[in-house]
Amino acid sequence: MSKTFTQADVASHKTTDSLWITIDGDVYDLTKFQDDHPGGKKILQRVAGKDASKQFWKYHNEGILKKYQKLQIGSLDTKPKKEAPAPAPKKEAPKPKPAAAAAASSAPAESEALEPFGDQIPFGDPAWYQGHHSPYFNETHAALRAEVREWVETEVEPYVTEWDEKKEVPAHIYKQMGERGYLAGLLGTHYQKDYVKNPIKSVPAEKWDLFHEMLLTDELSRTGSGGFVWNVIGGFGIGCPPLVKFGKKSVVDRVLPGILNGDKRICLAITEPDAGSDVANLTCEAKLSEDGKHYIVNGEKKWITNGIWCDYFTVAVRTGGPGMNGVSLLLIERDFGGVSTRRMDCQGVWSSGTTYITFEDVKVPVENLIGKENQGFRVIMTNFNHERIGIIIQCLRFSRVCYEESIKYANKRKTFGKKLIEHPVIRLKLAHMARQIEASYNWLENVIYQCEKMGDTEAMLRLGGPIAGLKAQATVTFEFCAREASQIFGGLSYSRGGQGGKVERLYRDVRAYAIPGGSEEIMLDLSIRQSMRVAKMLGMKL
Ligand code: HEM
Repeated sequence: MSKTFTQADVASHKTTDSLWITIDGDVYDLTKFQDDHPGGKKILQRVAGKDASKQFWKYHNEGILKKYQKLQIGSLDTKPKKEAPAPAPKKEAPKPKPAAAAAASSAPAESEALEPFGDQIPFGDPAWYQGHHSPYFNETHAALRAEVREWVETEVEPYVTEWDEKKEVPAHIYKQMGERGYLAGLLGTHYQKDYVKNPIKSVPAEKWDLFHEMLLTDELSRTGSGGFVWNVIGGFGIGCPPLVKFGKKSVVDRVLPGILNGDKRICLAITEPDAGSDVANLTCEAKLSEDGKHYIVNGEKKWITNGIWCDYFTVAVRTGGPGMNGVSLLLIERDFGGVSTRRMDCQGVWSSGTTYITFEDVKVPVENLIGKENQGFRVIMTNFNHERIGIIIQCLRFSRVCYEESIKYANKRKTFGKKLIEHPVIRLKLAHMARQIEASYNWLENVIYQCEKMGDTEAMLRLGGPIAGLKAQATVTFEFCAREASQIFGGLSYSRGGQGGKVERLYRDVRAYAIPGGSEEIMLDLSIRQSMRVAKMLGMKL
């Protein structure tokens, strides 16, 4: 790839038998590719031997060149050598301290603005990426952000469309989530370093906090694919925490290393054909055997993320009478036999593997009980906060992706002699997107901070209401942004793939966020009901 060519070299390859072009000073040999080019070969032949940068950027986004890197054969001799990254814009804020001296994330007095990071498109990333002060983020967060972004931009983002269409993500990507130490930090609790071969590189395990977890999910979501995010953390992020927090030590020690290192997969199976947000009504039954050593499980679960690929299932079962006090959680292992899974075809999140599961006389050892018998509802409720926060983080980043894609496109697409961004009606759309994203994200930061400070039980009680309200806020924001982005992209977001591809896909993913984990309607109602209930307990005066 280090070959250097002159413009005259390139100009001599201007026929269909040898078709070269340059884009941004790099030379591409499109001779073999021209017949496969989705935009047609004639359009390439018209720019053969020439600089086609302007035409190229009109029709494609950044990901394409990474994906088709092998077409690049070298660079022009006139291309400036890669310089060291440009110095950050001058700002008043003092320089950040060295990593070793980084304070815990939550000490306002020590907070200093971090160096700007990313494209610096206003509202395209959270404010702390743009050199704004934050009491929550320090150098350890910045280091993690850089590490994850680099991985996502080179090994994930260019391929997510392909994976979504194929309805699966290559297994090595999940494996890398384990090898890079990411899975061990996504459990809504401290970093599980004792169970992993490779702890995360850029953050010392003892410094790990919920803001690291938040930004890891946030950066993964920049792919603009709910299917991808759910594939790698969907089942895991909700199925594994109950095991880690409430499982028997012998079971945790046996299964957790395989899961956290990315060799085995786990999911959460609560919803049934007849019980969704109405969890207390589930019917999948677990009967204790006569010798008291096993539960025999029979029943169905529906819309279970990752189920088709999973080795372990954290399953809500009925072990007692009707209602919430007869529910328990069991870790069911596929190897026990009697577990069947089939893929469900859904509107969105295609590569996440939404699954229908049947359990037929599955014999589960009693030690696989998670928490106490008939007290599973409490575990499920604790888990809901973590699940909903995950959904909120993803929705808000997806909203930003819609916004970011739109603002980039609006700056290059011209209609009626003007760039789209020059039309006030388009700026109005962008402004309405940005104000909702920023307001919701700031609420999210506050909620994460409260989770960091409160214990699980206090958080379950006092944050259940706000988190429910924020989940509704996030899904409404996401739906709004997907719609507005789609209007800005027009036809390009109606067809799949290409420049409007992310927006088209995200629009299809919206319902996968607004319905599961508590539907928008249930969330809004709960936000008031739960908050009032707790406030009353705490002495509210009405
Ligand atoms: C390295 C060179 C190129 C590669 C790898 C490439 C690849 C692609 C791909 C994958 C698509 C499908 C849509 C998408 O995924 O974005 C596409 C569409 C297209 N390309 Fe290219 N392309 C190249 C160069 C060019 C150039 C130089 C032009 C113009 C002179 C061009 C014009 C188009 C057009 C008009 C479309 C259709 C856009 C649409 O459907 O709206 N391409 N190209």
